[in-house]
Amino acid sequence: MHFLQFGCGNMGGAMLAGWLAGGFAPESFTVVDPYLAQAPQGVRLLPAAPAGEAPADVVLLGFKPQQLSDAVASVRPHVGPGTLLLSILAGVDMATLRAAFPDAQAIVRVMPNLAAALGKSPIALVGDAQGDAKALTEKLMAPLGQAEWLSGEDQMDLVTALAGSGPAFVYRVIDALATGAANLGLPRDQADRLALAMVEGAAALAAQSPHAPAELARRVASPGGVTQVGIDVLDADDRLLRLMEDTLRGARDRSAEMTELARAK
Ligand SMILES: NC(=O)C1=CN([C@@H]2O[C@H](COP(=O)(O)OP(=O)(O)OC[C@H]3O[C@@H](n4cnc5c(N)ncnc54)[C@H](OP(=O)(O)O)[C@@H]3O)[C@@H](O)[C@H]2O)C=CC1
Ligand SMILES: O=C(O)[C@@H]1CCC=N1
Repeated sequence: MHFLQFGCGNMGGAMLAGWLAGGFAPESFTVVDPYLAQAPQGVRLLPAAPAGEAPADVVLLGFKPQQLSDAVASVRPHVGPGTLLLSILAGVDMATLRAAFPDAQAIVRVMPNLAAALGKSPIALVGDAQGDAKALTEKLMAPLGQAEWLSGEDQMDLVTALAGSGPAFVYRVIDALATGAANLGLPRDQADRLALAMVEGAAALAAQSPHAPAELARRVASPGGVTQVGIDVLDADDRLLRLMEDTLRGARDRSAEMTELARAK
């Protein structure tokens, strides 16, 4: 397999780390990135697309969505009738990708997050891959986390907000818990450590529990005890739910807006 990856910053780098940790041979990968100073050992790193090479088996678009129009001319020669094109570009839809890369055998939009480096990313997939291309997509996603095909591309904006942006929201929640505890009197470094360890343990427990998170919360809250008073604050006027819905709505709508901008280019 010849895998050509355009863009190896935060997200592309996390995916490459996940593939290498998952046992894919580094020699299979060529990374094109004008910014990256060093690639993982064994991976070929180029500052610009190579000239005169046959189309790759797999091409990953890993640069920023706004960089697509500048990148198309250098990527296109590497996308042929046997190429599976994977795109992690938020807010760039299948129609835009197909118009830019008409020769691709199959195109799949992939929405991961940075936990791909640890094999713990949710990964949403949507595209026109069938048969071998679909199987290859799934094989490539397996070491990065839990992949699922969406029933339609119309879900991608919301899934981008939930699965792609989601870690940022959770990091802000961890930070807010620690800041709140520090404001209430705990030493800041201790508040940071305790908040992070608490979230790590709570997520790990929820991931392996047969019970839904809402039920787990109920089990933590002893009747007449400490936790319920905090939960009541979160629930007053549906405060937490409305905050989360507004957060996801804003991110989703920006993804939809970016889709329109990319179409118009
Ligand atoms: N960050 C995240 O958590 C997630 C990001 N995504 C998607 O991943 C993509 C990358 O995001 P992110 O990793 O944060 O961005 P980064 O800016 O960290 O990485 C993009 C890299 O691509 C390079 N690049 C720019 N143009 C080209 C080109 N023509 N050919 C090859 N490489 C190029 C950039 O170089 P230079 O800096 O010189 O421009 C940079 O090193 C985006 O499309 C985003 O929507 C999806 C899910 C989650
Ligand atoms: O913020 C962004 O646009 C990208 C997409 C999801 C996460 N990061």
